[in-house]
Amino acid sequence: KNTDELEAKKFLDDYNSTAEVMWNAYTEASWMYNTDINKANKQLEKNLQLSAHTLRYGQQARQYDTTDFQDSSVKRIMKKLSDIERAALSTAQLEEYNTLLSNMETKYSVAEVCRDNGACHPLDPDLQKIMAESRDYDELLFAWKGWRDAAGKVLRQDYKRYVELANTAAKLNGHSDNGAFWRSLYETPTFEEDLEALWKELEPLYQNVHAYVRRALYKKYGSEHINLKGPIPAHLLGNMWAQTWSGIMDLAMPYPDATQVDATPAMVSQGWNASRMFQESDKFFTSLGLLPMPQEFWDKSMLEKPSDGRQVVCHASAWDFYNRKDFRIKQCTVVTMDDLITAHHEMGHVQYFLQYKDRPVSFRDGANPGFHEAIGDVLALSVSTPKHLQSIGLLDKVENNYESDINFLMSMALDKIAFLPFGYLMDQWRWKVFDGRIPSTEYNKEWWNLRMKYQGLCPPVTRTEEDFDAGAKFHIPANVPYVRYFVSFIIQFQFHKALCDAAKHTGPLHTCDIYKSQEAGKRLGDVMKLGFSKPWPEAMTMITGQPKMKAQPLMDYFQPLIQWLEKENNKNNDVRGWPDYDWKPSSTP
Ligand SMILES: O=C(CCC(O)(O)[C@H](Cc1ccccc1)NC(=O)c1ccccc1)N[C@@H](Cc1ccccc1)C(=O)O
Ligand SMILES: [Zn+2]
Repeated sequence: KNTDELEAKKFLDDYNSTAEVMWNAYTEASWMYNTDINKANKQLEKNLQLSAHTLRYGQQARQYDTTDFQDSSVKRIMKKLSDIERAALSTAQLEEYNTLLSNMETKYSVAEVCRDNGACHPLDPDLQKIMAESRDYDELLFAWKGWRDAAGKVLRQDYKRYVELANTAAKLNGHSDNGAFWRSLYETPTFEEDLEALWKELEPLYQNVHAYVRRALYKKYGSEHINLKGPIPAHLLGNMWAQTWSGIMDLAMPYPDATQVDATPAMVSQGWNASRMFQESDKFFTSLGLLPMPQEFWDKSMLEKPSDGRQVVCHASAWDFYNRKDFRIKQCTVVTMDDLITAHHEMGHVQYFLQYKDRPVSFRDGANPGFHEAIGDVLALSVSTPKHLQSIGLLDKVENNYESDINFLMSMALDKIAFLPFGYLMDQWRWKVFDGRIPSTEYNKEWWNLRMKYQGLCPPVTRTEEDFDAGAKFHIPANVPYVRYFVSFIIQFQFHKALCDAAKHTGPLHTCDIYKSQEAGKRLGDVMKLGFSKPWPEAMTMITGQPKMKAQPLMDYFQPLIQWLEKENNKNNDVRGWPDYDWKPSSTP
């Protein structure tokens, strides 16, 4: 093997300059396709060219023995290049794999649900609006079941074959299966144990929120539809996947006469549009001394669903074109508080791109995937405070009293605490599919076992193995790992606490708004500049002073609500959990 470090450095310079060109071409083709889904834009050949480049350089990288190299960056990049992922597949397998991925993402993105009167509804914005706003049990069921028939069911066969090919590629790269490859990106030998420990710490918080919300839904839909000792029907939580529950905040508001927390009405009445929402977010980032969006971002992003009949992939995403100049967001934005938060989430990805743009291509990634997901959400924790919303004119009356605090914390808990079991179970299911513990004959049974075990949900109507409900969630057909979001929802509170300390915040954590704090911005910016150049515990230590994921900052943030929920659920004599686990909602509409 070649142990010449100087030769290795020259090889990496050559890789880096050619990789920028190849990645740029691939990303441009992918953007064309995502923003105008039609046959002509399949652009699969750009994908094949990129894989040929990855294969060629990956094979060369494997010729080096970097054990005695001095430069740790050279060692780190060589190691990363040696995992060539799908490029390890044969040409025929690779073409099949890329075609499967493209077809699954297309089927999901063009799916729609039609009524008897012929009116058809896409997920964005129609079905998402119904799931958030309708309080009609059967209308919710129409959207919920219709979406799973239109988008999930049709993907089952494609998915089965995708799993086989993904596992083949993973094994060719030395992993036991594709789930093992996905977990390897965290470079943490105890990753699964760490996640389980975090979940066990946070499960009691979730069970308290679950019991309280079940009681609120019982008041609304009655004992015919809700069993106070059972799982909650999955279509009543204000979201198509019951992953965040702030859509039903009106049903769960602890003190209806205290401060409202929803900025949507003000956004609509003041005529906010998508561009204004992203400008607002850009202002927050630059207030911290972070980088503004370049003009090219404003010129080339797709911030609204096109009205010219083009089919697009509406699920939001941020794009790095690997030429250090071109960065975009694609989002089918609607004017709601929820989408203002999503705008910050996506802008967090682009800020990361801007901060690490001068690093070698191999380091233009998050310290771990959870870091990339957390940046925007950290800023959104400050933006969401009633004080900040009032300062940007989106809330008029804001009171500083106990009831208003509890209302605010409830609205945050319905998103952040409700999400934790979903963020955890998504890849529990996929890791088991990839390692064979879940055979394709049990995809749906095991999906609902996990939905019951972690979220305390049940399907509103009987499910069979004809269905493929996991496929009705974007990330499954889109081959996007999900545990990154569970990690993000933990570490974003660690970052928030650290940045609030840097901003010299005093008082309860949930009232902190880091707006305009240069100290907070510097701490965050310095970590983003690292990209993937250092193991993530080093990046974690730079922000928080210690190297581990910790649940305590999240629990500190919600402390007042945790106490309130304990008292409230005890007052209602509500059971925590769902001991009547085999209860079924009446399916007669
Ligand atoms: O999926 C997203 C937001 C989209 C994204 O920004 O995470 C996007 C997903 C994606 C889309 C296409 C291909 C790959 C990934 N991720 C990015 O755009 C991205 C991620 C890492 C680096 C660069 C861009 N959020 C998750 C979880 C979530 C996050 C925050 C609040 C609520 C829910 C969801 O909606 O279920
Ligand atoms: Zn994201």
